[in-house]
Amino acid sequence: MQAIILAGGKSSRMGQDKASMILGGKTVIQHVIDNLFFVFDEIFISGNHNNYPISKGIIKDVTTQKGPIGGIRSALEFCQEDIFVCSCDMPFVSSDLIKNILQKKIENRINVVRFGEKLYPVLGIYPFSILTDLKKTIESGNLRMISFLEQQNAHYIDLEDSFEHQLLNINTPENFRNAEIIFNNNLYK
Ligand SMILES: Nc1nc2c(ncn2[C@@H]2O[C@H](COP(=O)(O)OP(=O)(O)OP(=O)(O)O)[C@@H](O)[C@H]2O)c(=O)[nH]1
Repeated sequence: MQAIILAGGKSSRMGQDKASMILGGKTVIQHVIDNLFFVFDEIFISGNHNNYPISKGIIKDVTTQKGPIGGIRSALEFCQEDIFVCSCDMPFVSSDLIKNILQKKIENRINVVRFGEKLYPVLGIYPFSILTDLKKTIESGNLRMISFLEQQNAHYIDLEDSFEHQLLNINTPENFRNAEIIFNNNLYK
């Protein structure tokens, strides 16, 4: 399985590139890279920006402007195997959380995190076997991750309450201020 960081988004809610914002002395995406390297030997970044902090292993989108679902499609096509996906805006996802997902996964199903009622479509495992369906869905114009998860009968991995802070997505300036509080008070550990 290959590890993919989805990082081709527009950051429109943040108003600036959220992956490059500095949190605790390093960029948000660098936190994600460092955390994934605890578990995976190799990491790829999916997206079309030109400021990623790695020079190799960048997977350009096959079709741009399709959102996260387009990034996942491009990564599956490139890797030709199952992928572990994490969003570039989740700096607190720990190796324990990743291992939890890997341990609870069901083979040949999409496995994504659920916390309470909330789904995290950009944190989990996407098997190579879904690629044909994924392409058809994108071609049909339905880019909603949640409807694709339903269509594919995805397996939802429920996490313990202790992981709550690790699931913070930094989408807005307010999310970023929360992230600083979580970081400065070590609440993510
Ligand atoms: N490769 C790739 N990744 C994407 C694309 N759109 C979004 N992503 C990534 O998918 C994850 C979830 O994206 P969102 O937070 O929903 O969207 P966003 O565009 O980053 O942010 P907003 O513009 O505020 O909605 C983030 O890690 C994004 O970088 C895309 O077109 N291609």
